[in-house]
Amino acid sequence: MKILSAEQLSEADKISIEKQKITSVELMERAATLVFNEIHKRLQAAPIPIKIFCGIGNNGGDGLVVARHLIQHGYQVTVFVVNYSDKRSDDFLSNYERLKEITNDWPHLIKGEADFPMIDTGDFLIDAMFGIGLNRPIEGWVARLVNLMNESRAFTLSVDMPSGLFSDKTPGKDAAVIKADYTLSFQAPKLVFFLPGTMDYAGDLQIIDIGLDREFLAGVSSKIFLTDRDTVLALYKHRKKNSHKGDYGHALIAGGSYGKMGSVLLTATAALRTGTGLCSLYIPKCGYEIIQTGLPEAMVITDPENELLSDFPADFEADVVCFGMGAGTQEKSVNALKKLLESSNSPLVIDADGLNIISANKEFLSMLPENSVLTPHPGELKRLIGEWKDDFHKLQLVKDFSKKYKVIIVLKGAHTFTINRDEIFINNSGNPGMATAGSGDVLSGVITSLIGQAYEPISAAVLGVFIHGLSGDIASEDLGYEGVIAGDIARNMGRAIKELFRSEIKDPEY
Ligand SMILES: NC(=O)C1=CN([C@@H]2O[C@H](COP(=O)(O)OP(=O)(O)OC[C@H]3O[C@@H](n4cnc5c(N)ncnc54)[C@H](OP(=O)(O)O)[C@@H]3O)[C@@H](O)[C@H]2O)[C@H](O)CC1
Ligand SMILES: [K+]
Repeated sequence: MKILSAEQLSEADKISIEKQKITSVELMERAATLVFNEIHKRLQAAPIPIKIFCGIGNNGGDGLVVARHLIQHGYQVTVFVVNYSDKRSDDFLSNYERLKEITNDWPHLIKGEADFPMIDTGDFLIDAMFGIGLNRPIEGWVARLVNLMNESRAFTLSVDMPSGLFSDKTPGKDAAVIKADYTLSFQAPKLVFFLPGTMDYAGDLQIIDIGLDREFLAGVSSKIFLTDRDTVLALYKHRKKNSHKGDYGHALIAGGSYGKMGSVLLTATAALRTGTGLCSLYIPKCGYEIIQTGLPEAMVITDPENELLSDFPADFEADVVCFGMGAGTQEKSVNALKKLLESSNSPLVIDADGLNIISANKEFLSMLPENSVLTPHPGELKRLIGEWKDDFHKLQLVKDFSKKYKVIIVLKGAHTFTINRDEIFINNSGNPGMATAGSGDVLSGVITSLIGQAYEPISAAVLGVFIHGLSGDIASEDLGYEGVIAGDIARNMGRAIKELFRSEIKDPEY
C-alpha cells in the first residue's frame, strides 16, 4: 500500500470530486459518516459524554458531520468550535448550518482560555481540530487546549490526524500535539504514523477507505510503501512439486563466540524453518557440539580458533553468506570478515557485530557486494552512519548511504523500515513481544534463507521482515507478549508462511 503525502491526498480529493461528479461537501459527508459508523460500532449507543472539538477548516467540518450523526443517534454530545482563525472553510460552514438545524444545543465557541470546558477522565473526546492542513505549530491558547485534552487522560479519538502532528515533519520538542488513543485516518496511511518519534501520537490506527479515485491512487507515484499481505503474496515463490533440496539454496552462517553460540543457533534455525535447502555454519571450535546437538539438520565447519572467529574458508561455495551475530569485534573477528569480503562472491547479509566491525573499519564498506543486506538496530545504525536530528533526517541519511554503497538497509524497530536507495518499505506485522534477545538473529536467518532460495535481496528483505513479524504474532497469540522468546519466532516461521494464504485473515493491525 502506498503512503501518500498531504499534497497527494488533497490532489486525490480534488480529482475524486471531479470524476465522481460530487461536491466536496458530499465527499466530506461520505468520509465523516464512515468515521461515525466506526464510533457507533464501538460505542453501541452507550451514554458516555462525548465532547467534539472542531477546527474551522475541513477537519473541523468532518467533526461537525460526525457530531450531527451522533446526535441523531441519541448520543450525549457537546460540540466545541475551536476558533483559531476567522477563515472558516465553505464545507465547515455548510455543516455548521446543518448541525444547527438538528439541535438546539448549538456548538460552543472557544476563543480563548476562558471558554475552555471542564474535561473529565470519563469523557470521550473527538479531536477534529487540524488534519492534513496543519502548516505551522499550534500556538497560544490552542496549544493550551491541546495540553488540557492530553492531561485529562480522557479517551481521545483523532479524525484523520492527531491535531498538531504534521504529515511530513517531526514536531518540535515541546510542540502541542494530541496524544490520541485511536486515529481514524482517511484513505492512505501517513508516514509519521510509523516513525519511532511520532507513532505514539496516533495510538491505535485504522485507515478508512473513503472511496477516492482508484485510477489516481493506482497511478500516483510514491517511493514509500506499507507492506501488506498483498505485497508479500506477490513476492512469494511457490515450491515446485518436482524439486529437491539443491533447488532451495545453501546458506552459510558465520558467527558466534564463546558464550554466544546461541545467536548462530537461532539464525540457522530460522534459516532452516524458512526453507533453506542446506544450512552450514562457520563457527569457532567451542560451538561444534552445541550446534550439532542443538540443530542436527545443520552442517558445521570450524575455525582454527576455539573461542572466536579468525578466518573464513576461502573455497566454500554458498548461495548466500550471513555474517556477524555473536561474532565479537576483536581483531581476529575483524580479520574473519575481511577474509570473507576478499574471498567470497556470494550475496551477503551482515548483522550485529558484523555491522560494528564495519563501523570501525569503514574501508570494508566499499568491499560489500552490490545489494548486500545490512540489518542494524538503531544503535548499530548510529555507529554506521552517525547521529541524526530526527526521524526524517535519519531516513535521508540512510537513503544516501544505501545509494552510496549500493546496499539494502533493514532498520529494525517497532515498524521495521527496509530502505533500498530512494525506496522505503514499512513493515506492519509483529508486536512488542518480539523485543527480546535474539529476535534480530532470527530475522537475519530468515532473510539469508530467502536470498539463498533465489529471492532478489530486496524481496527477501521485505518478505522476510513481514513473515518474521507474523511469526512473532502467532507465537504471542499462544504465549503472550512477555512469554515469547526468539526461538519461538524461529519455530513458527512455517506457520507464518501458511498464514499468508489464509484469506480470511485480515492485515495485522498497525
Ligand atoms: N482528501 C481527503 O482525504 C479528505 C479530507 N478531508 C478532511 O480535510 C482535512 C484537511 O482540511 P483543510 O481544510 O485543508 O485543513 P485543516 O482542517 O487541517 O486546517 C484548516 C486550516 O488551519 C490553518 N492552520 C494550519 N496550521 C495552523 C496553526 N498551527 N494554527 C492555526 N491555523 C492553522 C490553515 O489555514 P491558513 O490559511 O491559516 O494557513 C488550514 O487550512 C483532512 O485532514 C480531512 O480531515 C475531507 O473531509 C474528506 C476528504
Ligand atoms: K484531527
